[in-house]
Amino acid sequence: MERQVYNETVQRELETHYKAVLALLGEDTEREGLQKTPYRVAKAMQTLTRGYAEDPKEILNSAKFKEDYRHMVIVKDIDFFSLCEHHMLPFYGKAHVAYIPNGYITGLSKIARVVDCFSHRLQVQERMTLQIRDCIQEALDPLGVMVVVEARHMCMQMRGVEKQNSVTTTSDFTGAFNQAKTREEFLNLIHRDSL
Ligand SMILES: Nc1nc2c(ncn2[C@@H]2O[C@H](COP(=O)(O)OP(=O)(O)OP(=O)(O)O)[C@@H](O)[C@H]2O)c(=O)[nH]1
Ligand SMILES: [Zn+2]
Repeated sequence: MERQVYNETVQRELETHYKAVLALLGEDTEREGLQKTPYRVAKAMQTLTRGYAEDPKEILNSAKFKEDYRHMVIVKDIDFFSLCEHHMLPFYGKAHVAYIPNGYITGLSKIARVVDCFSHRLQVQERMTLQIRDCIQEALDPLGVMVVVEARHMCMQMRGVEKQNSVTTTSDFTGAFNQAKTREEFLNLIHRDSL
């Protein structure tokens, strides 16, 4: 089901551009340490944006099972790395996802794969949160879904405002999570030590 995301033509074009970028930054692009750098950066960027070539709903549908469990399912502490679309610098952290099935469940790993898919695109944290929510809602039609994302943004740490300790939290929900009690149950469980 994994798609081929690596594209030779794109790779060659990216290499040309990254070589020009290095030269513009005042580097000697022929020095030994940099000779393969345009190739490496191009490959890394293709990996970090591989989410464009993936279909997140298909990920959930590929392991969708009929099941009568109708209580909260939580997958918490899903590590992710993404790139902010403003500076193309990393933001990274954890996503926590809960849903209440309505006849169908999905493979637990698929929830993490959906987070991977959306994080491997140029993003803002708010949109990523919303896209994960919508994808699960549309693919599984659950009684409700809630997503919380906690992240550190390198564009706020390495440059700009240079705040090393600020963490951004975003959250979004549908259906049953409109009830404060249901949201509380989820938030209590994700912030509790486990295992
Ligand atoms: N809402 C939101 N903002 C983000 C995210 N990632 C980066 N940003 C912000 O995007 C904004 C871009 O603002 P601009 O003023 O256009 O860019 P800038 O001059 O580089 O801004 P500074 O970072 O303040 O130096 C900055 O405030 C960043 O902190 C994100 O995921 N969500
Ligand atoms: Zn940024």
